[in-house]
Amino acid sequence: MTTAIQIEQLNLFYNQFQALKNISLEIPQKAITAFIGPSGCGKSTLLRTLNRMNDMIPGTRVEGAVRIGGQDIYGEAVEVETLRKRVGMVFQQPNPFPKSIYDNVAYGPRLHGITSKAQLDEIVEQSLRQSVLWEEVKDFLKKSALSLSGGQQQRLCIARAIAVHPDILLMDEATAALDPISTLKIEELVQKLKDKYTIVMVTHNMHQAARVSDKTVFFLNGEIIEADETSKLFSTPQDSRTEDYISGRFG
Ligand SMILES: Nc1ncnc2c1ncn2[C@@H]1O[C@H](COP(=O)(O)OP(=O)(O)OP(=O)(O)O)[C@@H](O)[C@H]1O
Repeated sequence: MTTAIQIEQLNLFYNQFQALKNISLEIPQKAITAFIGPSGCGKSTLLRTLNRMNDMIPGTRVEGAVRIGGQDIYGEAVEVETLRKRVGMVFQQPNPFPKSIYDNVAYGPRLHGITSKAQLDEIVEQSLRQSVLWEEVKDFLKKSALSLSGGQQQRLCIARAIAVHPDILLMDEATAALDPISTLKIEELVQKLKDKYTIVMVTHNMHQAARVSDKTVFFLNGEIIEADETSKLFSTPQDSRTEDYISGRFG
């Protein structure tokens, strides 16, 4: 498998507190990688380092490298705007803008200079089709995004993220606020999206990681304890701490 993201000896500090310790990891291209581990182990922090969302948190310091397409995203030449176009993100709480469904999806493309209505129409339709929302919303694209259900709003946020054609999609507990049926829909959608995108997801739910992902990374106290193909990690964990966690003994 080709590597999409190469993380090398990454340390991350929030002021004096070290939240990530010597993280080295390869994230495969066009596959789903899940980060699991108990609360506070650093999953979301690592996810945020992949598109430099941590830059927005004062007092954060990063050492080491995160290479995407061979380039260290913490290098001086990197423009964070361009990076975030390549590495999109979906959050735990669906967060559509208080705008129409259409304008939510067209937002990113417009920001990047696309003004042609025909082109925007095409992008909006394609993005909504890919996020399996088109059939539900095609007749009222001008309606407020806030009128959609939570699960629909989350699929809209996925459409908004993919409308700028990213290579990588980060999902931080993207189903944690949803009911079981909406969760299942998002899980099916994510499985489809991996044909086109590299997906990295943080999940509290290890059953979800086992169901959906190709590679699983288990964290504890800011360290990677084990990273392997999902089927291997869940069937024959190499570390007793992984075994304890996946068998529900803690976390
Ligand atoms: N902005 C911040 N400032 C200071 N410490 C932080 C900040 N964000 C996270 N931390 C700390 O860093 C550690 C890792 O947090 P992080 O949110 O990455 O863990 P997590 O595994 O994603 O947890 P959860 O599953 O509860 O979301 C925790 O000890 C947390 O308290």
